Amino acid sequence: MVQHIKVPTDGQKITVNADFSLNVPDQPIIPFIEGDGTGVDITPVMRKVVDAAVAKAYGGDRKIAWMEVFAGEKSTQVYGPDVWLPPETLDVVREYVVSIKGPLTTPVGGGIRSLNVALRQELDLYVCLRPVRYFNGVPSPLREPHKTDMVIFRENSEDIYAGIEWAAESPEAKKVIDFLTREMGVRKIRFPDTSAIGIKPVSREGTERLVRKALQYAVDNDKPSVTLVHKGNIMKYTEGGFRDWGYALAQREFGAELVDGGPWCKFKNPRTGKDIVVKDSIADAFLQQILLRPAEYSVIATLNLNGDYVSDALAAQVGGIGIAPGANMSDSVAMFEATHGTAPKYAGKDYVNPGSLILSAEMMLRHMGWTEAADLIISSMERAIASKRVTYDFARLMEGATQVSCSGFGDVMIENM
Ligand SMILES: NC(=O)C1=CN([C@@H]2O[C@H](COP(=O)(O)OP(=O)(O)OC[C@H]3O[C@@H](n4cnc5c(N)ncnc54)[C@H](OP(=O)(O)O)[C@@H]3O)[C@@H](O)[C@H]2O)C=CC1
Ligand SMILES: O=C(O)CCC(=O)C(=O)O
Ligand SMILES: [Mg+2]
Repeated sequence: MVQHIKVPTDGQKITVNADFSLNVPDQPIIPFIEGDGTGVDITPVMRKVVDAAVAKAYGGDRKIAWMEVFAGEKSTQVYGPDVWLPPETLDVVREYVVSIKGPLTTPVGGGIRSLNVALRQELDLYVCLRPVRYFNGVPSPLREPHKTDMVIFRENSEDIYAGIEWAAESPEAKKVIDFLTREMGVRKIRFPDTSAIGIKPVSREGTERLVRKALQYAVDNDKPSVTLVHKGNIMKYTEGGFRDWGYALAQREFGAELVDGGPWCKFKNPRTGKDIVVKDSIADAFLQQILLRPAEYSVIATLNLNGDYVSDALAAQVGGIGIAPGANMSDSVAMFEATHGTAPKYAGKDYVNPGSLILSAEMMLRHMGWTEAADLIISSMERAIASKRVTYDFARLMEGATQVSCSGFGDVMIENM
């Protein structure tokens, strides 16, 4: 029984088989969260573009039955002032298997913890998948932006995002600091009386399931390398563990062999016979290398915080966060979402680029096996950009562009289907 969610009567559930493949009916019910801030602008445009692509691709034989579910500010309006993430939203997203969400606001410092992180953790959506590719004509700060073609596998369930931290001078922080100094022999907390304390859990199991997905993706998509990005020189057991467990998994499960004594290793892609190199890079060096030598990187596997930084940085290289898509996935449940946030200064102005959420929906259609509709979204995005009728973020950097609104860009895409 659902309280405030209206289940469409003209749709059916997507179900999952034992091997995690999907059974997708012709009218699947897809839960969506509108999102805070610019969610109110981009989510309706995404739905309109997706509906148009599906109608065009399947001539009315297939149709999405959208089902609104609530989180964030809208949830507090529907369920009551303190209900930011109602249990029925989690239940429905789990039960209906494939969903999509707009961005949700997280206050800095105090206030509620991130609802985005809560959704990932509650549903154990341990892979944050963020492909980064260049669309011809998009203004970029790089001379050769087409050389940036990477797919980020960001660990989504642990690291400092676990939210284990205590405010400076709180009884809890004092207790932890006392324990560390008295029982663990820690002498290196520079200002123990005024330190806030955070804990960063990184596990072998969490690392292995993420790295396994990244390696399998490289096999399935004929990619030349997987790079483990970490800061293991400083955080030896957490980020260093990520690197070591990742290499060990590549050797144990994919038959990788050491290159020149290691730690790099490589294995033959069983589908193509080509080499897949498994390498690693320390995160700070990696951030300069992706600018200077992006062509050397393909699939990236990294921890939660590094993945957050790297995904915005790579998005900027190919023209900005306005067209950076993503997905949060477990083995069975997938929730698609843009990489960017709620951009509150633009909220409700029909102004921002809806491209990130539309391309997240494109990933969703492909995940459902609706490749014809997904292909239409990509080709219409390419044509819309080539026509130079684009939102402010591209228009301000593109010569001869005509600026259109958020909904206007959706309409340009639909005209180009
Ligand atoms: N998954 C999620 O739901 C996420 C939520 N957040 C949350 O969003 C809130 C705001 O975060 P903030 O750090 O400002 O980051 P945002 O990603 O919301 O915005 C940063 C800048 O990115 C650009 N931008 C964002 N969205 C678009 C778009 N659709 N089209 C074009 N440009 C865009 C704008 O640049 P310019 O000013 O140059 O125009 C904007 O000022 C925070 O509460 C944060 O926690 C953040 C990231 C992800
Ligand atoms: O949860 C948030 O508010 C921010 C999340 C974020 O930046 C991301 O997932 O990329
Ligand atoms: Mg981020």
